[in-house]
Amino acid sequence: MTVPRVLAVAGTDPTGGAGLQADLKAIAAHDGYGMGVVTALVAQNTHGVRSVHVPDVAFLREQLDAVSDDVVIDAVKIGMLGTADVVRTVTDWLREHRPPVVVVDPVMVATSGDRLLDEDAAAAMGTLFALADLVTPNRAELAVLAELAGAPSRAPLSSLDAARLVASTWDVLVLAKGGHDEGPTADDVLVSPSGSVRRFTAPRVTTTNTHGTGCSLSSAIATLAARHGDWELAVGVAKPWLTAALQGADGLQVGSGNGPIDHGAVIRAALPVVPTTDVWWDDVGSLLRSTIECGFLVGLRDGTLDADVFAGYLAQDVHYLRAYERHLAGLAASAAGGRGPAAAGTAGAAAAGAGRGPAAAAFWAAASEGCAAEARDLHHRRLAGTHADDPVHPTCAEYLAHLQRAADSGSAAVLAAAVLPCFRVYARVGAQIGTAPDGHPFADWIAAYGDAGFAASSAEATRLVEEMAAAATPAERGRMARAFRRSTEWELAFFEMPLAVPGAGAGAGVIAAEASLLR
Ligand SMILES: Nc1ncnc2c1ncn2[C@@H]1O[C@H](COP(=O)(O)OP(=O)(O)OP(=O)(O)O)[C@@H](O)[C@H]1O
Ligand SMILES: Cc1ncc(CO)c(N)n1
Repeated sequence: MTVPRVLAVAGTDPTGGAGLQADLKAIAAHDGYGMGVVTALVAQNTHGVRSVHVPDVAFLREQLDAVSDDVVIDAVKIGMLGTADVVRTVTDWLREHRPPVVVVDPVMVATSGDRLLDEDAAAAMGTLFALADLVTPNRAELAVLAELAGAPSRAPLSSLDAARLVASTWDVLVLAKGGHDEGPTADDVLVSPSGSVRRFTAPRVTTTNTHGTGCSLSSAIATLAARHGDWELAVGVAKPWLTAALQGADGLQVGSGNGPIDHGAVIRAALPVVPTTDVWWDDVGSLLRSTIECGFLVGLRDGTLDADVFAGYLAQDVHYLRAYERHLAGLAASAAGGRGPAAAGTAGAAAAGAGRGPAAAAFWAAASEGCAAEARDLHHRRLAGTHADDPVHPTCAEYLAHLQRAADSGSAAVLAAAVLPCFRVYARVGAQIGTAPDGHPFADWIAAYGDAGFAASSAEATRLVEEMAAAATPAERGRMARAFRRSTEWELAFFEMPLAVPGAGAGAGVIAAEASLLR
């Protein structure tokens, strides 16, 4: 089944709730390929229409031809037409290029009450209806169309009779919409030219945010009719989708008048929630591969690494862990509500209390103590004096300077994101190396990082950072993302450092990128 190619011929709404913009969203929401030809440029928002500019109809025809000369159109939805000239231009084009599905939403008045169709244009609509499969008037539009079809204006017909008259006059299906009726349900009635009726009912949603319901419904129906080849199915599927979009409308914060419906409500509910920290982790995928494949870790895993090179690495790691331990203690203090990086500012993640509290504080404190123990036990035992007095290598110094900048940023969330790669990269490397066989020269180091407890710590640190990211402002979340990425780059540079040719400048790329970190 191919994706239906659906053309909307409509006016615009720069606030995206109605008109062509809504049409394209409704088409996309039903897995159609949306196209758009503009009949009128409308300066409008959720409060109403300010002005309408109708471009020359010759240009409208050029737009229509540009599409039909090139693209097979499976369905067309026609919305706001504005003037009689526009109605005639679209009708002429449609006569030559009629796609299998034609839906006309006879837009006459906006939700706000503003007129969107000239009086004489309404009179020209009949010829267009004769080329349509389905017309979707609301109550007021139905009354105008019934009059156009010859109904006496003195004694108005019932909606059903009006719909029957319109349907038989132009040999077209009529969906008489009941959005403006009252009562607990919002019912739309599908009437055929022969007078048969099917009612589509939905609970009435209590909301003033109904901008664009008509446009969206007709575009959804056009797309679904192109896919399923059946009008009852198309309306039957579109109607609950529209109800869900209305139910989501109050959750959108677009404008202060009659706001738009939420075209994405149904799709969003079906989308998996991707944790922010997973997005960051995927982003550093190639860095992780380079890390796992770097000569130092390959030698460590297969046991061929020079023991002195390893001792040199551990000497740097002791320098690193001493500072890292302090930063973890800082996070513990800030999570407990004391003086820490977050105490400096009250905005974003810190203010929301995410990633804080006694449990978070206890976690960071335990991690800090674990670091101190690590530095003492494993490293001191291994160093055995040979590299005990090694000065801090520039790569180590730069990584630590990066962590210090994160600590000085005033945001505990940024610092937490900056320390996270040390957990995650090591846990990943530990899992990748697996268990060392008996007698492996680096078995103790491998056991420490492959340990299930360390993996659990990494998961808990990730969970806390995720909480902080969720509560952060977008700007702060961006600083967290950059802090995380830079630290992951420094992790790679740190593993490359022991085998790097002196002066080759391991981590130079990271240093260059560093400048953008806390912007
Ligand atoms: N409050 C509501 N709750 C549920 N459904 C509604 C509500 N308001 C409108 N609808 C539905 O929305 C669709 C559009 O109907 P409506 O009669 O409002 O058309 P319209 O006036 O052309 O729309 P627009 O406001 O975009 O001009 C119909 O399916 C209608 O039943
Ligand atoms: C362009 C356009 N079409 C239709 C409507 C009806 O809501 C609107 N407000 N604007």
